[in-house]
Amino acid sequence: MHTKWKTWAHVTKLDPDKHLTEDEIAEIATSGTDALILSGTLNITQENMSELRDQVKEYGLPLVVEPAGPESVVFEGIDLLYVASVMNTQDARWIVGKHREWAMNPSIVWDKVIPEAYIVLNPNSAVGRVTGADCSISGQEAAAYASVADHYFKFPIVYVEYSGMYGNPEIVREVSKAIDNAVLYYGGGIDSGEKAAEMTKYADTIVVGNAVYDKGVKTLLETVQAVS
Ligand SMILES: CC(C)=CCC/C(C)=C/CC/C(C)=C/CC/C(C)=C/COP(=O)(O)OP(=O)(O)O
Ligand SMILES: O=P(O)(O)OC[C@@H](O)CO
Ligand SMILES: [Mg+2]
Repeated sequence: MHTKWKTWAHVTKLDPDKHLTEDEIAEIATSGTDALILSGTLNITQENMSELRDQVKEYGLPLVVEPAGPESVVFEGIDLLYVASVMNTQDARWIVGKHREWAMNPSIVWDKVIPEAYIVLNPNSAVGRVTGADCSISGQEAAAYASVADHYFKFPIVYVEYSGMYGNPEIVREVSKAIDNAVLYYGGGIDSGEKAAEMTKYADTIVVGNAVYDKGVKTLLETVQAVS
């Protein structure tokens, strides 16, 4: 199946470390979101990633796994594997080190792999702490990272990540202006139609995660309506 990921305007990020009931899964899968991304940073294993995949696969939505490390990579029953490299960290493990470890074994289905250039901007997020991201960079520096990711490394996705807090739309706008070819993702604190409508002005694809768990599917529906 040729997954048209470049056309997605709204995706929902589900955390294998968190629980959803069958009914919630059904409502999320039929909300109008374009795809489900199975992803998290803490306590993610092949087991809980596969369990979540089994819960959602019957709804026929495109399924993406976004692993936090080689240990949580799952290809079975998945359309695409989004693999991050964090641009604004000094710790090379999160740019290419983990990736080299992963490539030591030959089981990678490379034509399912879509690389993401992550720019992490929330210091209080698990991903910010785990990767040692420098979240104090200016909008101009974030835009410069985005330009290098797009024009030099040719990443297909640039991802502005505020996971757990609502970000600065000005910075997302500056980043969008620095990109010509990559698809721009924004994720972080989208928990209303207004926030979704604001970020969808600058990002090609918006990501809703925590709000699904904290505020429920009604809020998710609001964010879907805001981008359609
Ligand atoms: C080499 C391979 C296969 C994987 C490594 C890929 C890398 C470098 C990952 C870095 C960390 C990262 C960007 C993980 C993606 C998943 C993500 C951002 C989850 C959300 O993070 P949290 O901060 O935990 O959000 P919650 O607190 O809401 O769960
Ligand atoms: O959980 P939220 O804050 O919606 O962020 C979504 C996604 O960017 C997390 O990786
Ligand atoms: Mg998490």
